[in-house]
Amino acid sequence: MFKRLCVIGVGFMGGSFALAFRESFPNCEILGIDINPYAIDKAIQLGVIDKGSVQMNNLLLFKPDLIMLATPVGTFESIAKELSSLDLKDSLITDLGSVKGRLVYMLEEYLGENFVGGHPIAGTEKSGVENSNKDLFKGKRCILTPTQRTSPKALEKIKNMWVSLGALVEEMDPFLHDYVFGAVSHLPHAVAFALIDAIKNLSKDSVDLFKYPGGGFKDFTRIAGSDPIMWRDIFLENRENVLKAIEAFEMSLKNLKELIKSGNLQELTDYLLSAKNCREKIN
Ligand SMILES: NC(=O)C1=CN([C@@H]2O[C@H](COP(=O)(O)OP(=O)(O)OC[C@H]3O[C@@H](n4cnc5c(N)ncnc54)[C@H](O)[C@@H]3O)[C@@H](O)[C@H]2O)C=CC1
Ligand SMILES: O=C(O)C(=O)Cc1ccc(O)cc1
Repeated sequence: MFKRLCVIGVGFMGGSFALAFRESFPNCEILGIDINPYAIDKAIQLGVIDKGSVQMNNLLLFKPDLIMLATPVGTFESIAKELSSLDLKDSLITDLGSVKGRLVYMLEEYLGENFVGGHPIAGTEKSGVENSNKDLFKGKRCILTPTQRTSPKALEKIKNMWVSLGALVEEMDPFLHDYVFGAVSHLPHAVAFALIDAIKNLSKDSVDLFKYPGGGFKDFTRIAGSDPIMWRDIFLENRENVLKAIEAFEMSLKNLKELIKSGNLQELTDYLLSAKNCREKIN
């Protein structure tokens, strides 16, 4: 049973986690740490956290039994360094960052066997604590990425914690995680950002194409409204997988372009039908 939770990064995900956690562990006290004092004030106002600080070393007095790292992945290394200088041997430490791989091994190097990597596959294009949602993780996958070094006891506790928040827990190798989500999450975000860029470039002085969005355009580009800092960090941290996925996408787009150019009815229909059949298998 957890008594004291510390969330580092009181934004959309950190806030959603704090709300969900409080529902499952109603007697726990929650400390929020964030570089942005406005995020802390807002989180206290909304009842997401009990108290907050912009100082990492306030963790020491608080003595959390669980620390959740919920900042953009580009900040993980400097935060891990800071945490490693504090005596946190009685705290379990986990994260919810969108990239694992190298980051998990780096975090273990600083934080030891009580660190367990995690990634809930739940979210939206929204950011900021004001968009937090206590039901975000219910019925959603949460990938845990233990290594040989991870304490089995720590893993068990983190697993049970996510289950009690309503998540469906699955374990995966940290590097396999980055291949998988480089394809099914990071590539679609890259394509959505690029599609908006292309439509911007296709707009002319005489016509603003963004005035005429259809439902499909809106569905497809919702995720291009996501936070640029978060996605900059994800693309750079998972660079190799994201670049390979973009190349695979370029090839598929080139094939489609050739079929449209040649006007081959059968081949074009087969290409579209094959994609439609794949899409229909996703639930
Ligand atoms: N937004 C989403 O749908 C999902 C995001 N994630 C991951 O969750 C993490 C957080 O994302 P969001 O909550 O959406 O972002 P957000 O922008 O809503 O919140 C991030 C918070 O971290 C704070 N922060 C930034 N640098 C910091 C530092 N050095 N020390 C302390 N606080 C710092 C910011 O002030 C902000 O309040 C990212 O690692 C992201 O990859 C994972 C799954 C889904
Ligand atoms: O908005 C959406 O549909 C998302 O896909 C949100 C999301 C963003 C990043 C993640 O690591 C996981 C989920």
